Amino acid sequence: MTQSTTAEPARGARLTPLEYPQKVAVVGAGAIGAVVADAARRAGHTVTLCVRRPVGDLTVERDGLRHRLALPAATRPDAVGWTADWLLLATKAQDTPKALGWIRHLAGPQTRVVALQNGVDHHERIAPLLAAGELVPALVYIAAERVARDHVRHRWGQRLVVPEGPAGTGLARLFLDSGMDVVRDADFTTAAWRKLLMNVAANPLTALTMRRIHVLRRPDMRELAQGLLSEAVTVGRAEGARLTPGDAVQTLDFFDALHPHSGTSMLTDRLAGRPVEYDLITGAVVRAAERHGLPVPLNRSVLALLRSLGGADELGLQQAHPETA
Ligand SMILES: NC(=O)C1=CN([C@@H]2O[C@H](COP(=O)(O)OP(=O)(O)OC[C@H]3O[C@@H](n4cnc5c(N)ncnc54)[C@H](OP(=O)(O)O)[C@@H]3O)[C@@H](O)[C@H]2O)C=CC1
Ligand SMILES: CC(C)(CO)C(=O)C(=O)O
Repeated sequence: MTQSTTAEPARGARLTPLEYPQKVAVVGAGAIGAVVADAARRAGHTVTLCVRRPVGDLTVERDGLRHRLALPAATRPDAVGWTADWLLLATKAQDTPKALGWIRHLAGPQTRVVALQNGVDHHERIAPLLAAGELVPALVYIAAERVARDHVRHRWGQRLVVPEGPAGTGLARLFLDSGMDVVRDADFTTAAWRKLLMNVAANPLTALTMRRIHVLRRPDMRELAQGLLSEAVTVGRAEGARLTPGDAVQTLDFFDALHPHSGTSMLTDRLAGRPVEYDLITGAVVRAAERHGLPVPLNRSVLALLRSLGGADELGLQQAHPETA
């Protein structure tokens, strides 16, 4: 073990980089995996991509420039000869159980397993699956999409939000000077629900209509988005998040300011004929609403629609998006 991440610097103190290059395993070299692997590589760490299919010459495109990652990729856990200091888990939530082989092999007692996934219940979903190591939930403010098997377009955002504490500080130090901003938040419940608001309208509405973010600018879709967000604010408050109706307004303002061709991770999956990740977004709102006896008719209807979406075969999209072949 080479890191010294346990000492918590005083609040406001300037962070210092970790003393030695860290061993970083990125499980799932898709859109987010590629962007964080690129940042960890730029920070000087030893990074290995853990993939289920060979990934080739992975490239991240940002502001029109292409960056070749040139990182080693392993297709089997036993091909990696070390225990990770950091395991960055960037699979879709429904694929986490299939990634357990990597986690069990690469995580030791000192490993920090960073869950780079959407949703509000990272701990409940993932911590029970770990045999060793510490789970660190991370809220991902990055928009990226796989435009080909080995080509990721990074559209906007380089921010991760993590709970305040030694692990969060360690992650901030890991990414120091890499371009990836790691924000530590003492009220992670509120932070997580605020991030969920970014997904609860935009992801389903782009995926269901198969249109990019500009779809939210139609008056009828805007009304629906406002309704979905308003329900989520009420449920988030019941869960202890300090949200106000202003958070819903700010979320829509944020999307209004984006390039109209921005997408969402759910739209990318839908266009590629992959299963969409509804359970940790709309599913989380509906489950929490049930716990509190709150009506969420709009989210419930959207959940039914998302659950009913077909896969690639039914959509006939496989050939149009060869990266899924
Ligand atoms: N994309 C975005 O802009 C954002 C995404 N997020 C969240 O980040 C998480 C990751 O999303 P995203 O990067 O878009 O997803 P992608 O689908 O682009 O990438 C997921 C990757 O995981 C790989 N994978 C799946 N199972 C395994 C396995 N058993 N072993 C190794 N690799 C595996 C997939 O492999 P294969 O290539 O073989 O399918 C794929 O490369 C999600 O929870 C998403 O909601 C959050 C904010 C924004
Ligand atoms: C914030 C947003 C919409 C960025 O892409 C996202 O989290 C997602 O696509 O899942």
